[in-house]
Amino acid sequence: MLWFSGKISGPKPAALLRVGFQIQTDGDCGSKEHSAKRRTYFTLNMSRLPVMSTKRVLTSSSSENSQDMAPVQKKMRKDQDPQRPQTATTIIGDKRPPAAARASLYRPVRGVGAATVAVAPSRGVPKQVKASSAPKAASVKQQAATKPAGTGPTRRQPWDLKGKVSDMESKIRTYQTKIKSLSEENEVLKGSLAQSKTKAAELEREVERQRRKISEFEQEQQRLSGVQSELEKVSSEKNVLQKELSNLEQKYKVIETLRESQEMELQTLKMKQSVQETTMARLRATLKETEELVTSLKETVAHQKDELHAGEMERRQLHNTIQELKGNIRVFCRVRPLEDGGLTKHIQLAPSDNKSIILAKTEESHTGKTADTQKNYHFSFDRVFGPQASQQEIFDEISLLVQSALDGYNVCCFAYGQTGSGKTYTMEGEEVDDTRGVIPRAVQQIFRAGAKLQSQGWEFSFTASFVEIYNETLRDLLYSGKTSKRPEHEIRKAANNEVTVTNLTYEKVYSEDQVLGLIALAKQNRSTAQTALNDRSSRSHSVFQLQIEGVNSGRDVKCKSILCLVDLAGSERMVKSQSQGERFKEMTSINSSLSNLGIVITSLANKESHVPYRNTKLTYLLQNCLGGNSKTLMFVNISPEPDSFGETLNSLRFASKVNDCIIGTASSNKK
Ligand SMILES: Nc1ncnc2c1ncn2[C@@H]1O[C@H](COP(=O)(O)OP(=O)(O)OP(=O)(O)O)[C@@H](O)[C@H]1O
Repeated sequence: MLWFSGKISGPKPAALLRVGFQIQTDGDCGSKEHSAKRRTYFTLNMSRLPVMSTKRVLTSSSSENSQDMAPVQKKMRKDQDPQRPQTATTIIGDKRPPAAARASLYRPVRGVGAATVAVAPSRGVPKQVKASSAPKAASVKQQAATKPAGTGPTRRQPWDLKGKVSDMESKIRTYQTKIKSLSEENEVLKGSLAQSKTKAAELEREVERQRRKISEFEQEQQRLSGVQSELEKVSSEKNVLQKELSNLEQKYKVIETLRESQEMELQTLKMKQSVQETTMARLRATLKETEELVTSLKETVAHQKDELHAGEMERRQLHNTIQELKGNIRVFCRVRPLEDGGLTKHIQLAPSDNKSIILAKTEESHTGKTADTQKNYHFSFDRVFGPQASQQEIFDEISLLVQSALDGYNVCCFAYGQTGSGKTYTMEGEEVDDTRGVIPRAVQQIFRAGAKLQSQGWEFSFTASFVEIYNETLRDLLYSGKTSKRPEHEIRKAANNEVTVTNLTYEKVYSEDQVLGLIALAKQNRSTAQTALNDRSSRSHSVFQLQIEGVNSGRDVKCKSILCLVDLAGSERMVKSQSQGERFKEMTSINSSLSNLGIVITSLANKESHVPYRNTKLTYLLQNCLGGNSKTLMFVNISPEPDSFGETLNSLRFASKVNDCIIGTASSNKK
């Protein structure tokens, strides 16, 4: 079988048109491999043909192809079968040719048949090519069909082999011509294909370049998108910054306004400063003058201080002289008022004289025939205070002695008298201001006077102690520890003649209130010791001592003294009280101490070589306050009741005895 296969590829310029003949045996039709082997394009070996033997149609000249032509010739001879002289034209294509073309196609080609021309798509040709190849194939066939049309169909006689050969040759020539034109066309197409390939390569490169560009663009786009987000961020930051800037601008405006106002203020201040500088200069001049004045005043003050000190010393001396003239031991008598405020008959006070007292006793006639006789007892003291005398009046007389204590003299003030005669009232008094006694008033005066003397360079320190003597036993009234651990005390006399009590509380005091606190504590200690059956405070002596030390460092002067304020136990006689047992012991002790006090005072007055201070705890403790270096004041308190007449008389006698004593001239403890 002889095949003509052609391929006309699509509308592109690079489309490939393949035209070829395929000679295939029937048995090999199904084998692709064999078909490939046998397929030959433009390989008709014309050497075997008598006409075309010298004419080379196509480049193919392989011996294999020559050999392959043999069966074709054989077949062609077989086809000369007279029984089948038909001419077959088969057109294979996607479309049937138009009717006119079909008519020409069905027309016999020069009346020569037994050849099959097939236009079929070559294997591997894309489908779309078929449509475009159809018109070309149709035109080829048309050519083939139109050529013999002029001659008309000529049926050869079976025996007209020559004619048949001639037809065949003619046919071959036609084909050769066609092949040639197709070959040329193919060459053109090849060129076009090469161009198209070049162009395709270029396009591919272009595409590659474009791809790279796209990739670059994409990268650029990514970068730009990053840039855009950055830009958005920057934009939002810019907005924030703009807002901040706007705020800052507003603030700046405010600050600017403030600055302007401050500048104005500064200007004002500068003006003020200038004025002040002028004032300052004037003041400096004044200051200089003042300093000069101060210097001269200081000199004056120093001079006046010297004079003041000299005056103070002189005052002390004069004061002491007066006190000495008044007597270093003085006795004041104080009459307690009756509870109902009335007047008692047996105590008579001269209205013009405040130093004498008359104790009158009316004795009834035993026979009743004679008139009652009255016996008067006259007593004179340094001062006699009637029942109306106030606490302040009492203290006014004592305050001179208190001043002596600050001047460096030992001062002792004690209250003597029977129980209930007003000793405690006189010494301690009550808490209300008007009724305050000697002790709180003396403390007040000492602290105030000490403070005043500071301006003259005096520095004072005070030490307080409060002791009770009961049945010749000492008891610390400032003790604040446990009762069970209350210590025992002994009186000691140091080498410098200072008398101290062992284990006694000596409290440094810095204010009047602190001393008042200690007096309150002492009162509490005394009240806890006594019972309902035993009013111990009446039967014990309480001794408050304030040690005073003064230093005038500028003048190198020191002074040291003791202010001693004593509330003595009741002085009632043993017989009257009819005391027994413990009470007897108490009374013996009291009487002993009081009589010894009288003995000591008398000894001092008589300037005896031996003064029996150590006879009792009381006189031993008061040794320094009663000696030649002291000023002593005794209150004799008397009760106004008629039934106390005897005790009153005794008290006045004792006081009178003391009053008659003249203790040696006191000397100040100055160093
Ligand atoms: N001058 C006075 N004016 C008013 N009342 C006074 C006066 N003197 C004493 N009294 C009162 O008399 C009473 C007895 O006085 P006070 O206790 O002072 O006597 P005393 O001698 O201390 O007795 P004792 O020895 O028992 O302590 C008290 O209630 C007191 O207030």
